[in-house]
Amino acid sequence: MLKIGIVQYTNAIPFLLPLQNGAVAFKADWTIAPPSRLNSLLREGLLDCALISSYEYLIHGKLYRPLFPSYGIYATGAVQSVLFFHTTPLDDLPQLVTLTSESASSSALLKILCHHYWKQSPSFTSFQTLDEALLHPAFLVIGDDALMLHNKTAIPSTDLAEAWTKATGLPFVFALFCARADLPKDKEAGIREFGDALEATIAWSQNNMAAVISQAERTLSLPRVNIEEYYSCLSYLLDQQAEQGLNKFETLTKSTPYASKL
Ligand SMILES: C=C(O[C@@H]1C=C(C(=O)O)C=C[C@H]1O)C(=O)O
Repeated sequence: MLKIGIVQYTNAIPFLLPLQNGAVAFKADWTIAPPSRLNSLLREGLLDCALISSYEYLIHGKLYRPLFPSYGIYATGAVQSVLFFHTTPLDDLPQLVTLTSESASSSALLKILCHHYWKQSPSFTSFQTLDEALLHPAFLVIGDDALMLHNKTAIPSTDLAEAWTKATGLPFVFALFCARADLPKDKEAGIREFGDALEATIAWSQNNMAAVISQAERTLSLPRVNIEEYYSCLSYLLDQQAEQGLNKFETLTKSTPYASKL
């Protein structure tokens, strides 16, 4: 059985729900974890395939092969779950910015925006718990924590996908499903079946959005209307525009101090 990893955030429910409720039949040995953990598990060969950070794919490209057609998570404009909270304006950031340890793509994106667009050069550190982050004047939160904190706090925030689209005119690809490039031949058929299963999960979820939203409501304490709006920001099947966004991310990563190192 293939060992497959996926994130635990609400943004992955359209992939997971149809597999969990039997609408799409596909068996795997699943690991549900934050993106940074999935990145290291796939890099170390402890998984066969995973939804990894686009940043991980760009930096260690030779190790991985994106599934074809490419499924992942991306947004054009606001994503709502990748938020940079800051108590001072973007052109006057504090010397130290603290980052979630769960992310790779969003951390690199923040470094790119600081360097190329906001002309800021803070130092970066990471936090382990949200309580720790809240003690800092500038911090990056992703996933469900970001969605919920936005509703609970008066601290101003910048949506990083929105800032990216404003700056580049392109979508931002946060994550994509990749297999290890060195998978043994006997796992190839399984990877193809998994690609077909992903296509079926996204088709099912598009046709059953009410069920997807109800599932999200069980984990997030947010009004249904906010969850509906959240899913309308996300896309899963990479198109040409998304590929262009990914290429632009690669170019800017290479020309940003510290963005090519976490
Ligand atoms: C849009 C998001 O994308 C996530 C962000 C990732 C990253 O920053 O490396 C990786 C996987 C995605 O699930 C989110 O956090 O909600």
